[in-house]
Amino acid sequence: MNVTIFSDGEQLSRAAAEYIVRVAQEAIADHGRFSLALSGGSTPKKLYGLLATEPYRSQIDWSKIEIFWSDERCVPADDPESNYRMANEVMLSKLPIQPAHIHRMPADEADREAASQAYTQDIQRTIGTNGTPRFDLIQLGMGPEGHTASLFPHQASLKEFERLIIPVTVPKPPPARLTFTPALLNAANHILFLVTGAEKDEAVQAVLEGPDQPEEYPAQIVRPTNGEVTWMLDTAAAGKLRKQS
Ligand SMILES: O=C1O[C@H](COP(=O)(O)O)[C@@H](O)[C@H](O)[C@H]1O
Repeated sequence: MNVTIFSDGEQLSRAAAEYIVRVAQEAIADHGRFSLALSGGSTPKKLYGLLATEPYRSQIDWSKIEIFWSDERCVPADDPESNYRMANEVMLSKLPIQPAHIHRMPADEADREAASQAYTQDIQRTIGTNGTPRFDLIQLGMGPEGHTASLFPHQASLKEFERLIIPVTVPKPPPARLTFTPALLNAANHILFLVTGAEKDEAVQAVLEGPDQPEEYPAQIVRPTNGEVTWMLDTAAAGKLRKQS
């Protein structure tokens, strides 16, 4: 696991953009495509904006990218709470990506089980497998209580190692969501956690330096079988870490 601490959100976002450019170039050189799952929340907004501008924009072949989301709130695409809406506004609408390569999670459909299955099949078709797809990169955030994607403490979703995407009801509004499960997260080639803010310092310390308690701190469940995990933190989020380098 790699952990890097940055002086502020700007430095962190620039490092994250450089990291994504590198992983994208490697994936495209290796298998002709870059599969990327985005998160929601506020932390990645700066990063997404940077990716749509120079010097990052021209370093990625956007015709080879396939964009998904690791979780989504069950709201329409134009709702202010929509993870898709945020990424679309600050990044996707500004880039030359074919609409067919932007795979919005259909979380606003009435049948959430069917929507989860349909999205699973969309990922399998796109990445080209009947089994568990291996994303090139899943970018994640973490909440102050240690949730990641929409996997929250003490929920049954933490024990879901069969299905890849499931509907969940979570304690943070809006409660109805779809989320990647540990099974899908842990098949990834690269995981990038972006975490900022002092309100997350205790969870950061517990996840990175504490005992194994994924039921308490779901971010701890993210341990790819054959992939690399990178954490990028700002100094506030890293404030309670005993090891500061
Ligand atoms: O609800 C969510 O929260 C997490 C963390 O968001 P942040 O605003 O604290 O950065 C996010 O990663 C997840 O995708 C989102 O649905």
